[in-house]
Amino acid sequence: MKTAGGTDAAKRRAGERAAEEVEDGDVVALGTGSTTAYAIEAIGEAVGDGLEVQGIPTSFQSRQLALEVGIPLTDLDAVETVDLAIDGADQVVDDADSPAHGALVKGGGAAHAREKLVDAAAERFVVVADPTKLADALERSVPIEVLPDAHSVVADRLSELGGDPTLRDAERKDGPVVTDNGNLVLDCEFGRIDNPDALAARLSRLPGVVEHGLFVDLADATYVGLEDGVEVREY
Ligand SMILES: O=C(CO)[C@H](O)[C@H](O)COP(=O)(O)O
Repeated sequence: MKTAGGTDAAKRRAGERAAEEVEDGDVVALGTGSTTAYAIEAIGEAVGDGLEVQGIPTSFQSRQLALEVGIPLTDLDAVETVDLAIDGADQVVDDADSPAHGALVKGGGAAHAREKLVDAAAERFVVVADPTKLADALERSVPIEVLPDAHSVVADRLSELGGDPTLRDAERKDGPVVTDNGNLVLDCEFGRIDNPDALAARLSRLPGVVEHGLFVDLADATYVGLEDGVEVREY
């Protein structure tokens, strides 16, 4: 399994704790990444023990894993309610005094467009993270999914906004990463983002941007996995 920093034990604790929230009959959004994978595996085990749930995957990766562990799948347009979303993050604002408390950068796995759609639709959105993801403010580069034809125009607009965009390269393929939606990803450095809400609004207004990885006012809680337990932040 691909991991993106943090210890596996901490990620496992966070994922397994979040999976305990799933109740019989729930529709659950299944996020993407190495931490959420532990939640998906735990939900799969519970399904094996008789729990009845339906999962909505947010990526090819989470769909494959859900199928592997036996979680019945459905689609966003086939359900009336999404009860719970469980998803990882690349960075989480952990300063309770900050107006951005609980804001996230997501998209390390380039799945943030579907993740935002499904996480935002859920009655409750729980982030699963290890302590390396916590920060006083968002400073990670922001993944921005763009239509292929738009990448150079959007890159110019991002530079005008003070950003430093880089087209994300694929690791075992020549050329760029292509998302599950057939688009490209610009990773844009903005330095310290003190007002993610304002930046999110500006990014959303750029023609050619499909979705960006700033998740503001969406998470209801973060479960922080530690070596020996889980800390819960409710927002
Ligand atoms: O946003 C994501 C994918 O688009 C992931 O949730 C995020 O990158 C965290 O991944 P991990 O749990 O492997 O650190």
